[in-house]
Amino acid sequence: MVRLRFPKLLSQALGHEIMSPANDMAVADPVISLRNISKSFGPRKVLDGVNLTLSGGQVHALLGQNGSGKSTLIKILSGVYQPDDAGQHGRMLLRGEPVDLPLDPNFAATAGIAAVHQDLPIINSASVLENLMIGRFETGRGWRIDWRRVRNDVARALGEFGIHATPEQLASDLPEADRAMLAILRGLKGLPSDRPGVLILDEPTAHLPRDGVDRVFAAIRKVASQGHAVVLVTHRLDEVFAVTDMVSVIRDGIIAHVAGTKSCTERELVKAILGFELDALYPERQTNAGEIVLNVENLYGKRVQDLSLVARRGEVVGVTGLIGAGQEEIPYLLYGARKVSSGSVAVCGQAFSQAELSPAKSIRAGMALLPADRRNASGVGTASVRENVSLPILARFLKNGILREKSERNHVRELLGRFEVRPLDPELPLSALSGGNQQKALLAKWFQMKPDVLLLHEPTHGVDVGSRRTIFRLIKDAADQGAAIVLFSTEYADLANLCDRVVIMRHGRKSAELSGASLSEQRIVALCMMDEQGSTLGQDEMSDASAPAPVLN
Ligand SMILES: Nc1ncnc2c1ncn2[C@@H]1O[C@H](COP(=O)(O)OP(=O)(O)OP(=O)(O)O)[C@@H](O)[C@H]1O
Repeated sequence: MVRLRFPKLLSQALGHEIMSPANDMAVADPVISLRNISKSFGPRKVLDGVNLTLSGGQVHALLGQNGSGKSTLIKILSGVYQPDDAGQHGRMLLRGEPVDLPLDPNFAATAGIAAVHQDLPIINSASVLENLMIGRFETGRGWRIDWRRVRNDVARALGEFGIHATPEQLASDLPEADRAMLAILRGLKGLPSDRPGVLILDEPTAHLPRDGVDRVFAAIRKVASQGHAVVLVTHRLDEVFAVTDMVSVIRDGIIAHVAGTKSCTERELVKAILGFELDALYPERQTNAGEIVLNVENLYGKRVQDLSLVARRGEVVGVTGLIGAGQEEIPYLLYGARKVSSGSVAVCGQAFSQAELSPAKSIRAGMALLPADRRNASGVGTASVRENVSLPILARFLKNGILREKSERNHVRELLGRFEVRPLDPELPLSALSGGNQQKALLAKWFQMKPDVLLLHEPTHGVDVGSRRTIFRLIKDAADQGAAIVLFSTEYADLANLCDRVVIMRHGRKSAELSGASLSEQRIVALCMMDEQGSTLGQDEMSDASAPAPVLN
C-alpha cells in the first residue's frame, strides 16, 4: 500500500510541503475526554459506553464500518445530538474541566470545537465570503464592519487554500471539490487562536480528487502543529497512515481498538473495523470485450473539449484527472444532465446529437448514471429507502394499475441484503441511513436495472472497506454479464486494479490512455500530475501530455 502518496511529487505539484505525521512532536494534554457515552435511535443502541480522548497536537483517526456510529459520536461532540442519559452516565471534560451534557451547540462553537460534518454545511445561495464569515463578523467603531479588510482576509485565505473563487462568488457556482474545501476552511477559521481547540472532519476527502486531498492533509498537519486536536473520520486507510497519529475504531457500539498509528498495520485495522479478516479487495477479472455500446464523438461541454471515447460490452473503462481537469463533468454530459455544446453520444447504436441528449432518453437507450453527489442528485432523503430504490422499475410491480406492494417490498429487501445495506429496513427514510449505507442503497437502485452502459461517478466514496470489496465484485459481475462500465474516479488504486483501460484528463482534454502492462497506480498518478511543460514528475519516460492522447500499452 502507498503510505504517504508520492510526497515529493505532490509537494512539487502543489507548491507546498506535505508534512508527515508528527509523532515526535510534544503532545499536549487531552483537549477533550469523553467517558461512557451512549446513544440510541428508537430501540437501536448505536453507541454503548464509548470512551475517547483527544490530545492537542495529534490527528486522531476515527474508523468504523458504515453505520457504526462515527458521525453520531462527533455530532454528540459538537452538540448536534444529545447522548442518552446525559449527565447521569456520560461525562465530558474539555481542557480538563467538566462540561454539561448535552452540549449546547453555541457553547461548542465558542469553546473551540469546530466540526465539518459529512453533509457539507455550505449555503449555496450565499457568497463565498458569507459562507466563511456568517456568525463571525467583527464590528469596529459604530458597529461597522470593515468590509475591505474582511474581503482581503477572505481572498488571502482562499488563495492559501487553493480555492479558485472570489469572495463575492456564489457558493453554488463552485465545483463540488471547491465547496468541500470551503466547508473545511470555515471549520479551520472556527478554531481559537489562544488555546487548544478541536477540529472535527467527517470524511472531508470524500468529495475530493487526490490533489485536493493533499491540500487538506497539509492544512490538517498545520492545525495539529499549532496544538489543536484533530479528529479525522475516514474510510481510506492510506489516509490514516498518511496523516494521523492515533487511531480509534468503533465496532458494535464501543471503541474496539485504540492504538498509535505507527504501531498498526493495514491488516490489523481492517480486522478491527470489520471484526474479521478480509481476503483480496479486488476481484480477478478476465475481460471478454464485445461490441461497442457507448460511442462518444468530439464532445464539448463547459470544461470538456473534443472528447472521443468508446466502451465495449464487458469492459470497465476508467476516467480520471485532477481537480478541474474535466472528468467530473463527463458523466453528466453523456447522460444528458448537463448542457453539451457540440458532439454526439451513441448508446447501443442509437445516436444522439447534442440537442437530443436527455436523462430520459439515456435511460430508455440503456444507460444509467450513479452521480457522486448522493444528497442532492441521487436520492430523495425524505422518501423511504423502498421508494428510492424501486422508482426506476416501479412499472414492474403494477398490475392493472395497482401497485403490488408486497412484491415491491420483497424485491427491495432482497436487493438491499445483496448490497449489504444496514439497517435492512426498506421503510426507513433514506436520510436516516448513515452516509455509506445511503450510497449502497443508491447503487442497488441503478445496478438492478442491468443497463447496457453504467456510468459510475465515485461509487465507493464514503463506503467502508468491506462494502468496497462488495461493490468491486458487483462491477465485475455487471461487466461479465455484458454491461460496459465507465468508472469516473479519483481512486487511482481502484482504477488500476479494476479497469481494462484508463483515460487521463488534463485541462478538459483527454491527455492519455493507459491499458495492459502500462496500467498501474503510479503511472496514473504520474500522468495526472504531469506538469505544464509536459514532463512528468518522477516518470520521465512518459509521453507529452499536450500531444494527441497517447495509448500506452
Ligand atoms: N437521525 C437519525 N435517525 C435514525 N437513525 C439514525 C439517525 N442518525 C443516525 N442513525 C442511525 O445510527 C447508525 C449510525 O449512523 P452514523 O451516521 O453515526 O454512522 P457512521 O459510522 O457515521 O456511518 P458512515 O460511515 O456510513 O457515514 C446508523 O444505523 C444510522 O442509520
